[in-house]
Amino acid sequence: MHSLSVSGQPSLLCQLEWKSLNQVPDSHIWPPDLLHHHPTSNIIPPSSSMPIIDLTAADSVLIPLVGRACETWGAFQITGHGVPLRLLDLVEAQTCRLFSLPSAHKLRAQRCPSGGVTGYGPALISSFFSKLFWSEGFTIVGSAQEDARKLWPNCFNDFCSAMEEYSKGMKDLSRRVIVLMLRSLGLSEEDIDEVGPLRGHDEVEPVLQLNYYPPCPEPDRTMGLADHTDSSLITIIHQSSCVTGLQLLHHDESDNPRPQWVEVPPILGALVVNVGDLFHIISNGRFHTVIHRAVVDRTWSRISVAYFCGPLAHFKVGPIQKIVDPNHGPAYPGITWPKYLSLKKKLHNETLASIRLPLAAKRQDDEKKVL
Ligand SMILES: C=C1C[C@]23C[C@@]1(O)CC[C@H]2[C@@]12CCC[C@@](C)(C(=O)O1)[C@H]2[C@@H]3C(=O)O
Ligand SMILES: O=C(O)CCC(=O)C(=O)O
Ligand SMILES: [Fe+2]
Repeated sequence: MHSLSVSGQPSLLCQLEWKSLNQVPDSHIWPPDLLHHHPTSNIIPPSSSMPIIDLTAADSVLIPLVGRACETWGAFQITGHGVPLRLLDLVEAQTCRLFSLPSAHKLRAQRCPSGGVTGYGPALISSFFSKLFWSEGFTIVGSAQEDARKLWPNCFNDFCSAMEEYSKGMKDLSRRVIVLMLRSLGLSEEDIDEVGPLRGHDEVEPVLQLNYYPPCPEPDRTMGLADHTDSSLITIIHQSSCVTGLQLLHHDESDNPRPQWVEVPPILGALVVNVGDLFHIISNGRFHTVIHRAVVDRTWSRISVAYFCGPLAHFKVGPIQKIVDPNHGPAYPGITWPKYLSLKKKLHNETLASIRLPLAAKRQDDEKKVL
């Protein structure tokens, strides 16, 4: 069923017709050591399920809640966010419409194999794995027009206008959430205008990742989207309301020393916020960039739409000086989003560690040794 590409990876050109399969092909069977790369059981201690924050509360209530969620979970769900259910349904319906197209149509908008980002294809991180994901993706950077035209030459407008309206809603919402996060780090409104990562935010090209996870006859032997952190400042995810799939790796501070995978329960109308690598950097390591993955279901397909909020391309993101402890110094250097993404393409989950700076105290010791 699969041909092999030059890299030895099964080629996407032979896209799976998921429905025709009653068994998972070898190309999609993940060896247990990769599947269980972190301890797996989905035990969710009721005392520590991920925070759900209602954004209709006053900022004075929200700021500590958001800060605590970012420090302990690196993720939270938001309700009362003001994005109408109608828009969430619309974007989900258009995403469904895209992935329901015959494979040959979808492949007309295939992501350019030589390093392209936009278009149809497996999630970019799939290149780090020898096995394929049980999913399909579609990445939109900026406008979806060019690719949508390839999919529906005569009727691409509905898709584009839904994605545009959704991106606009997400841009406003991400600004609100990021301000709450920065306030929780002790920054004032004025500090945020001066040093915050949102300067020029209106000009930032929106990045949307549409994900489709078909039903799978052997869900325990395959992977929808393998564990990763997002590179963004934050990611806002809308997931289908009836099917679970998104899981976070959570380190429960209190009793359990081992991290556990925790399901993110779909809540009608709620959105999931993930802290991304760049916010971890800004917060000098205080906010947790959350490792997450998507598993698949035997009976139900699932859709998710992720909005990646990042800074302007030329803007260097580094630990905010005001919150850096002078005794320890910054934990990371300043870096632009494009530079970070290019490192991430090479190093995947090792990217943050690769740029982490030694502690200032240790640096001084080392310098003394050299002298
Ligand atoms: C802005 C981006 C974040 C992303 C890489 C990208 O250039 C466009 C796609 C994004 C995505 C979506 C699925 C998961 C992810 C890890 C991937 O493979 O592609 C993220 C990337 C990321 O956050 O690093
Ligand atoms: O499908 C999901 O819920 C997760 C999607 C995701 O992590 C991503 O697109 O980066
Ligand atoms: Fe993600």
